[in-house]
Amino acid sequence: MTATKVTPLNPAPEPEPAVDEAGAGARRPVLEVDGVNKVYGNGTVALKGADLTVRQGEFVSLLGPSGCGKSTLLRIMAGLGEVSTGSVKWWEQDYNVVGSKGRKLAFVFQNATLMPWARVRKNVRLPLDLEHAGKSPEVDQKIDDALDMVGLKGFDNSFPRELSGGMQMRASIARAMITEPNLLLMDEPFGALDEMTRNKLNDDVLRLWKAKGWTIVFVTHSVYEAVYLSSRVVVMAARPGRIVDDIAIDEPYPRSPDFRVSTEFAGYCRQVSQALERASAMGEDRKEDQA
Ligand SMILES: Nc1ncnc2c1ncn2[C@@H]1O[C@H](COP(=O)(O)OP(=O)(O)OP(=O)(O)O)[C@@H](O)[C@H]1O
Repeated sequence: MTATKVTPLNPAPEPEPAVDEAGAGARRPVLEVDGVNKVYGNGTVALKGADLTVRQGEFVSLLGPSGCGKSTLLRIMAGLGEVSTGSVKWWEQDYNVVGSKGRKLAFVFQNATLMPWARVRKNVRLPLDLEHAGKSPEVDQKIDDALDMVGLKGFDNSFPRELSGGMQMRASIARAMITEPNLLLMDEPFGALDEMTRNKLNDDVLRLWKAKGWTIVFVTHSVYEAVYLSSRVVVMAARPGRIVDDIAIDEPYPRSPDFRVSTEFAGYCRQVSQALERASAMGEDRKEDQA
């Protein structure tokens, strides 16, 4: 039997020029959050004066006490929530540029949010169905590639209930990948997983981040996870939600399990933990002020 050669639809995304034309060596901004305030309808001030620039190829973690506005900020970055005042730019433009070539974003939620009645393959192809991509060898190849990349080759006919929590999360990441995003927004994706699975998925995400040239903003409660993954850790405080620290994790990639047991890792974890303690204390001060 002659094998049919299929051209994959998902080669590495066409690279944007990564460096500013000014030539200063600075990477291009992918997200620019400028003076953003968010007040919910019930009067909760979820964000006050949030300023954050995320540049192409960065891996930025948002870390902070519960209720400090991490998810609110991430959802605004995804265009899923309105700002009350302030502005957000995507690739230096308004939101309407999102979705065009080289400017796609995908969101990975805390739960895998798979359709329980549909097999893995159908779950992964959902974004393509929503785009009315139809059935073709190219689409099939694209799904195969995504499943292969997340280590789920051979599980395409399983139902979500037949997969472990980590495998469900992998399917969720494959579903995000299928849209060929450049920017990936992840809201505490591994929070519900055991430590070993979480560590493994951390390595998988780092591998994909490099291979695909993604920019990632990642919400987590774990200092260790933030330090292991990130090129920058942004620390937030609550009441009102604001950014209070921005710590560069100046360690080379690829990072291996050896990094987790290194002196450098311990030093960064101490620095980030102290920043988190300061941030938590700021929220407590405000709570007492309000009492
Ligand atoms: N839809 C909403 N309506 C009203 N208040 C909200 C809404 N969503 C979030 N909040 C409030 O806004 C604040 C920030 O919430 P957010 O979920 O962004 O924080 P978080 O840092 O992600 O919290 P956690 O770490 O617990 O997930 C909290 O006080 C929360 O109760």
